Amino acid sequence: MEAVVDATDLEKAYGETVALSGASLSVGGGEVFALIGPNGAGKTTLVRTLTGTVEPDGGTARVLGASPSTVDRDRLGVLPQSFSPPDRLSARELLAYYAGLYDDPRDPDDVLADVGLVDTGDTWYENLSGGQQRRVCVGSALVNDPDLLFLDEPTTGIDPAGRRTVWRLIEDLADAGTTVVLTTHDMAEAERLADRVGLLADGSLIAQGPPDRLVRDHGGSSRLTVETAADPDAFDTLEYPVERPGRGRTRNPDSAVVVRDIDPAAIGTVVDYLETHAIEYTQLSWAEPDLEDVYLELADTTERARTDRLEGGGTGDGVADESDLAQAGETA
Ligand SMILES: Nc1ncnc2c1ncn2[C@@H]1O[C@H](COP(=O)(O)OP(=O)(O)OP(=O)(O)O)[C@@H](O)[C@H]1O
Repeated sequence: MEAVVDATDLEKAYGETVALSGASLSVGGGEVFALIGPNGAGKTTLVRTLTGTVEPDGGTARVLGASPSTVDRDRLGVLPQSFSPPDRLSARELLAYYAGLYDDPRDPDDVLADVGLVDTGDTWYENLSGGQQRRVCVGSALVNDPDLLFLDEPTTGIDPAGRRTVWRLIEDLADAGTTVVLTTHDMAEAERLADRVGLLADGSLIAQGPPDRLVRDHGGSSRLTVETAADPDAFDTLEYPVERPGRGRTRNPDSAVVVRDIDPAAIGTVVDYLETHAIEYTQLSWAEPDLEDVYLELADTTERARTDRLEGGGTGDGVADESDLAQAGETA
């Protein structure tokens, strides 16, 4: 079966700024694919390249079997990152306006219900809250009942309850066979919604795969965070790997010692150790690795490799190098 989105070695530069550098991805029918990556990594440029609003300098892209600039617009829904519809239309009028652009649109009231805005349908767009406005914008991408939906940061500015409404909506769309490509900075959103996640850094996808596989391959081990002001040397004889305050993974706090690779059932042994050694602590928390660990690890590796390249430094002493990146990309 042909992929719904198929991009190979996309390149795009804005003057000296390289936005895409060999970006490749393939998304199958009915799949939800989440693009994550630091600010400026190229996510929006990639979405715009795939939706025909940016012409790449190199590489190839096919979307719904056509080039992005000639794809059948009735089959495509796009929510841009920045979207400013006319202010002096009500939410319902706005959706009706966009629905009018298509041959066989959905009923705007059904779309209002989908995005949880039935009660505010008659409110002018400019009088809606920021999160409500974003939900209307999400609705505007749905009026043509698209087969393929691009959502560039769909839930930015939406409150937790509204975010869940949008998540359920995306899940329902995917269940009904819609292919969804979204970008997000919300790792919980990516982990919950995505069949596969692609991590974009410096314009290329350095890792992609199902969230659980990325976590297994790149997330590291579980961590028991011990909030303490005690001398970290006091942990020297603990039988688990220990990271000093602020060391190890980017996520480790400055005010805590982190005990690695410990089964929840064994936490009692650490508590006993703390008591036996009279180590005072204010809080203990245990967590399994998640997508945020993957993100921080791989984005950090890329950043360190780039700094190293810019400074013309060599490898060694733990500084990330090309082989680290190659390793990071093994799941790509
Ligand atoms: N129209 C443009 N003109 C000049 N530079 C641009 C343009 N669009 C994007 N860029 C640059 O290209 C790079 C990638 O930008 P892009 O918006 O694709 O990143 P992003 O991953 O979507 O970032 P964010 O997470 O902040 O939305 C950035 O350095 C940005 O400044």
